[in-house]
Amino acid sequence: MTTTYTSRVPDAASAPAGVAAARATDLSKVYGQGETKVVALDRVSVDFRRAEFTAIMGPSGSGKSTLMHCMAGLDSVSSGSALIGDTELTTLKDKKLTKLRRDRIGFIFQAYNLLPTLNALENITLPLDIAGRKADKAWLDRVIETVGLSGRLNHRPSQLSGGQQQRVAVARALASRPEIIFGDEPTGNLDSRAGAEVLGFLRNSVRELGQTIVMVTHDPVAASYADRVVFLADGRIVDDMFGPTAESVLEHMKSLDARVRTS
Ligand SMILES: Nc1ncnc2c1ncn2[C@@H]1O[C@H](COP(=O)(O)OP(=O)(O)OP(=O)(O)O)[C@@H](O)[C@H]1O
Repeated sequence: MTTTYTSRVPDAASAPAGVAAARATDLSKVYGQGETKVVALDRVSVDFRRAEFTAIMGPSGSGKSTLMHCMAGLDSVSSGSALIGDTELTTLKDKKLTKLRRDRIGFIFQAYNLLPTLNALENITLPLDIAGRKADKAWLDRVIETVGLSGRLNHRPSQLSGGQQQRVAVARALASRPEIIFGDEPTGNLDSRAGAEVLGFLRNSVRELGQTIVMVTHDPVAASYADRVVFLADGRIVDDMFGPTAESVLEHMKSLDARVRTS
């Protein structure tokens, strides 16, 4: 069963329950042409609801990263629609797309992408500083507390463990209260204990702060932290699982791999 926490989304307080933070409709992405043509996404339609944690899974090459990149305005689409809130990305010019990514979307990648000369706090507030926005102090304190970094704010990245560095990256993504955070294998570089910690913080940010998160992962354990898992195969959505466990996701992945091998 899925639980929504819409009333706790600060910037979406007036949004009706279950409303989509992002929506793909008949979204297709084709790379190359002729013999090199690859249909990476084949008329994908999916909603990512507010205050929900969604994992995207599927065999290698199934289109997970392409879907994330198209929905986050990092890649163009071939046809169909990609909405963030009610903003259509596919018709936005570069400048507006850059602004939308900066102001409304948070990103967490496998590589933490922290600046080595800045301390943890400076890294967390950097996107806000670049955008010329002031940090909301109460919110920032809550984010820092949620990700458990209060005692590490003056440390530089080199003085932090991998898990702590990724927690800085999580706090950085949360600091501006984006409408949605996209994560691409955010725990791919971490050992299982640090990975579990970061995933726990991501889940807390959904539960306690009302954040919306969409995460691409290969790892059934990581996916089990999500409220919902969307499965892709050959550029299409083939399954949608609510309340996943590591075991149920693993079983599903095995049957998908078998389907892909025999098709
Ligand atoms: N820039 C590109 N040019 C041509 N083909 C591409 C490009 N990017 C991705 N593809 C192809 O599109 C398909 C989907 O790729 P994508 O990276 O989205 O899959 P994925 O599910 O994220 O894979 P993985 O789990 O291996 O990271 C693959 O067949 C891939 O080879």
